[in-house]
Amino acid sequence: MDRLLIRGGRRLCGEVTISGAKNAALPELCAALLTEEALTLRNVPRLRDVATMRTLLERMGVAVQTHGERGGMTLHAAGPLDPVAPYELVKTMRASILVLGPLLARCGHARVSLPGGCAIGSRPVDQHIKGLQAMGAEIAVEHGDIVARLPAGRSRLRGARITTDMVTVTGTENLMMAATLAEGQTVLENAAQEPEVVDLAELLICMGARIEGHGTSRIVIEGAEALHGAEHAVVADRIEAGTFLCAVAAAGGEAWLAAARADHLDAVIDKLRDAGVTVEEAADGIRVHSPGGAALKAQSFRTTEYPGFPTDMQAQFMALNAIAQGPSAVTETIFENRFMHVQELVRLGAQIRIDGRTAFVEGGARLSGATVMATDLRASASLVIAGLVAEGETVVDRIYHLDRGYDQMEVKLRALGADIERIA
Ligand SMILES: CC(=O)N[C@H]1[C@@H](OP(=O)(O)OP(=O)(O)OC[C@H]2O[C@@H](n3ccc(=O)[nH]c3=O)[C@H](O)[C@@H]2O)O[C@H](CO)[C@@H](O)[C@@H]1O
Ligand SMILES: C=C(OP(=O)(O)O)C(=O)O
Repeated sequence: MDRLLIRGGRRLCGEVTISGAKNAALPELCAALLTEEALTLRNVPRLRDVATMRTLLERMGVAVQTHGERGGMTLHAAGPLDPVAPYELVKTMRASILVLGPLLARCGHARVSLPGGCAIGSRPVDQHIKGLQAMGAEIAVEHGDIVARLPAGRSRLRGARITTDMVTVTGTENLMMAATLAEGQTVLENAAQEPEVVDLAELLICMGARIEGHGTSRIVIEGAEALHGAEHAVVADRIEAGTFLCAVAAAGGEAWLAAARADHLDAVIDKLRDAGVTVEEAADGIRVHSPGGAALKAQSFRTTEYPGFPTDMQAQFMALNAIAQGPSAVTETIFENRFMHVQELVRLGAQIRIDGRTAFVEGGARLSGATVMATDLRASASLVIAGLVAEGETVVDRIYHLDRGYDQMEVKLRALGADIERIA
C-alpha cells in the first residue's frame, strides 16, 4: 500500500497547473448516459474516482476512449445499456449515485447499489429518491440496491416541483440530469449553487438541454425528448487550488497556480488574506505569497454551502490554523463526522480539542514529523500540509484516499520544491 514520505521545512516556490475538478468531472461522465451520441470531455483529471466511474460506465455498455495529453475523454452510450451499478464499484465511490437519475431517464429503469457509509458522515440519499419519486418513479430498496422504474405504460419521467429538505450537491445534479429528459417542466428549489453544478448545467445545455437558474437556488429545466452529443472542458478544481493555497500559506513561499479560479474561492481567499497571506487574482490563475504559517494569524470559520466556506477545505485550513498564531474555532456544519484528521494532526504536535461540531485550535504549534494515517480524501491533504511544515520526516499512510481526488499531488508539490516522495 502506497505511502507518502515528507521531509518538512522547505518553502514552496514555482508554478503548478490546477487540474479539472473531480466533483464536476464525475457527474459530467454520468451525463454521457443521457444521449445516444458521443460526448467529449476535456481537462478530465487523472484520479482514482474517475477511473472507477469509467469502469462503472463501461460495465453498463458505454464505450470510453481517452485521447491527448490534456485529459481528453470521449464517451459513447449508443446503447443498449445495462442499467445496473453493482456494490463492488459503488462502495468505493459516493458519486456513483449520480448514474441513477440519468439511467432512469434514459432506460426507464435502474438498479444502483446504495453507496456505502463513509468516514465523514452517514450521507443518506433520501433526497435523490424523494425527487425522482416526485417525477413519477417507483423506487424500492431491495437487498441494498435502489431499484427504480417508471410505472407501466410510461416511457418518460414527468416534470415536477421539488424542494429538497437541505441543499444537496449530488442530489441537485442527479435531479437536474433526470429532468433534462422528463416530460414538461421541473423546478428545483433549494438547489445547490456550487460551481460544479453550474459546470454540469453548462454541459447539459451544450447537449441540448433547456436549463435556467443554475448558480441560484432555483433551477428550472424544460424536459426534451432527446439530448445530443457535445464537447466540454471540465472546470478547474477549486478544492485542489484551495489545497495548494493552504500548502504555500503554511510552508511559506511564492507560487503561481495556473488555471485556478479565484472567483470560485472567495470565502477561502478572504480567510487567507485575513491571516496575512498575499493572494493576487488573475483571469488565468492565482498568485500566492506567504511568509509561512508561523507568521500568520489563525482564522475561525464555519463551513456552509457555496458560496460559503467549503467543507472540502476545512481539514486543510485547520492544518494551517494549527501552526498560525492565536486560537481559532472551526465549525463543521455539513457533515457530522468530518474531524477525523484532528487526532492525526495532534500526533504531529497540533493542539486541538473537539466539542460537538466545533474544533478549537490553540495555534502556534511547532509540528514534528511522525507516521500518520489518512482517513479520507481531505483529511489526507491536511496531513500532507502538516507534513510539509513539520520538523523531520512524516509518513502519511493509506494515501489511496488522496489518489481518489488529487491528480499527482506529490509530483506537483515536488515541482514547487517540496521534499516528498511516494514509497511502497
Ligand atoms: C462528488 C461530490 O460532488 N461530492 C461533494 C458533494 O457531496 P454530496 O453531494 O454527497 O453532499 P451533499 O451536498 O448531498 O450533502 C450535504 C448534506 O446533506 C445530507 N444529505 C444529502 C443528500 C440526501 O439525500 N440526504 C441528506 O441527508 C448529507 O448527509 C450532508 O449532511 O457535496 C459535498 C458538500 O459540499 C462535498 O463535500 C463533496 O465533495
Ligand atoms: C467528500 C468528498 O468527495 P466524495 O463526495 O466523492 O466522497 C470530497 O471531495 O472531499
